[in-house]
Amino acid sequence: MSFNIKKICCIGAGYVGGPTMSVVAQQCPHIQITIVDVNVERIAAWNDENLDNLPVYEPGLTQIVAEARGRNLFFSTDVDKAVDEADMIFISVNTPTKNYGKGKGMAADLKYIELCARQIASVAKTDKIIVEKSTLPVRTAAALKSILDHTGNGVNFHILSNPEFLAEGTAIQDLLAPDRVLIGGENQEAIDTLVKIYQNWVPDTNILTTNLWSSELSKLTANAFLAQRVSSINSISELCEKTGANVDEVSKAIGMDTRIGSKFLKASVGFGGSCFQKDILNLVYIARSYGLNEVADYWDQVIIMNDHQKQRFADNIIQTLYNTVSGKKITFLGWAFKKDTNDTRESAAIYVADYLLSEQAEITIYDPKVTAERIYADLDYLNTRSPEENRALVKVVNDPIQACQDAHAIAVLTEWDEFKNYDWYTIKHQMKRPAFIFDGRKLLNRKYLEDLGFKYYAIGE
Ligand SMILES: NC(=O)c1ccc[n+]([C@@H]2O[C@H](COP(=O)([O-])OP(=O)(O)OC[C@H]3O[C@@H](n4cnc5c(N)ncnc54)[C@H](O)[C@@H]3O)[C@@H](O)[C@H]2O)c1
Ligand SMILES: O=c1ccn([C@@H]2O[C@H](COP(=O)(O)OP(=O)(O)O[C@H]3O[C@H](CO)[C@@H](O)[C@H](O)[C@H]3O)[C@@H](O)[C@H]2O)c(=O)[nH]1
Repeated sequence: MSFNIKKICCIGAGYVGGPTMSVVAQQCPHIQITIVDVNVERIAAWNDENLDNLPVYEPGLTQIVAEARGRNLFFSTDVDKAVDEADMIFISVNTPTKNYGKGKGMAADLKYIELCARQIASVAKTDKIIVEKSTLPVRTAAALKSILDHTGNGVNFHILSNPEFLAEGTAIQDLLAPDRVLIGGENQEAIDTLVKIYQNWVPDTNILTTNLWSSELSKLTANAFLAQRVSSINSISELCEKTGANVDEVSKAIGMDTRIGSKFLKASVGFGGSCFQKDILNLVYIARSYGLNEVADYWDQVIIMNDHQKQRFADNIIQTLYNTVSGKKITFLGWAFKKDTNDTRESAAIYVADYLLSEQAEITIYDPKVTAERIYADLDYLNTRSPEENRALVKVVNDPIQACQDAHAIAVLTEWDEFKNYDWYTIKHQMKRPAFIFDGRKLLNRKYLEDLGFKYYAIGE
């Protein structure tokens, strides 16, 4: 038995709500989907006739939006109307790390989630299934239920947890062919209803149902395990640099053991993105709040290692450039936290830039998808120096070759494919000598660059 779903509303038109619901709309033409957001500019961008202006850059997204938008996919700022009309509501709002009060710097800030619950409760006149799509601390569904049941108009709400596992840059392929779809809930009819929606394109064997709390906790746990692998290999990268081992060779050697597996073993300048750090901090906070200090300390180390990796990348640049970068031009190739996304949240580049700027470096940045406005906002947000100082020390340019002109060093911060194919001969000849490259992604070809005369340094070699 399942409920009949004709209309879905998704609250939150961000990196998750936008792509996820676009794919649901594409795969389920019989369901009308409205994605709502309080951010007027964001909704206008989702509705922009020019698909190059969508607020989220993801390979394959524009085609899907082009197919479904105006047919059964709508973007709107009228939250009340969409909530009122919907049979099922996905909550896909942001759950950032709290930056005030109890749990500051650790706990997830649930104020946006609570606002959604209160808004749904005040508007709803018919029974609804509420789906937690945002990443939430375990047991949030209990709080949601309490708010909905005590402030509602006597309507029935069924709460499901359906965490999203897409990775940015590959969101569309992850959504079209997910390793698994996880649905946690208490009411079987509600669970079956959501299962039926996914069955439109996901094989039954990839749809997993659990109780609410396992589903909520699995999301935080999955991210903690993935990030832990990155920190683990990054810790080994430092040891490689001291011993003559090569971290790529070590990764390959251990990854061929099927018990370990080869994915998420790429050493880097440190993981970024809006999820890993936030979700581990939250896991650590939850563990501590239950008095589980050993558990908390264990996962905390993943973050400590990641911070260390970013710091030592910057330190290595300073040391190699004869212990000073003051007044020296350093070119950053890449600012996004990984390739194929315009998202910069928690990007390692931000922190590396900040360390170098504190040493009075002058940084020029090129990223194929990130705007100058975004880059300055990321630096200003740290509050290390004034916005005027950031603009005086940092230049953002649209041409990579020009970016590298007269630079003392180039630092590769994001693994954009295009960086591999640049005219490195020309770049070398327009740089200061010796011409240094610090490859934080192990993207470029050492032999080729050394033959051109570059001094090439890569993580873990
Ligand atoms: N970014 C990812 O790759 C990813 C992947 C899986 C899960 N998640 C989780 O999904 C959630 C959303 O992440 P995101 O990256 O899409 O965030 P985001 O900041 O890109 O988008 C969230 C949107 O929600 C809107 N919003 C907030 N409160 C609202 C309200 N009361 N009414 C209407 N709109 C409101 C904001 O204006 C914003 O546009 C988070 O919990 C995150 O942890 C993110
Ligand atoms: O071997 C690796 C793999 C990743 N990274 C870095 O780790 C960060 C995160 O990468 P990735 O996990 O690919 O992207 P996200 O979009 O952050 O996706 C993660 O976070 C999402 C939000 O919760 C989850 O849904 C996804 O399953 C989970 O992979 C990036 O900075 C990567 O450069 C490495 O340094 N080495």
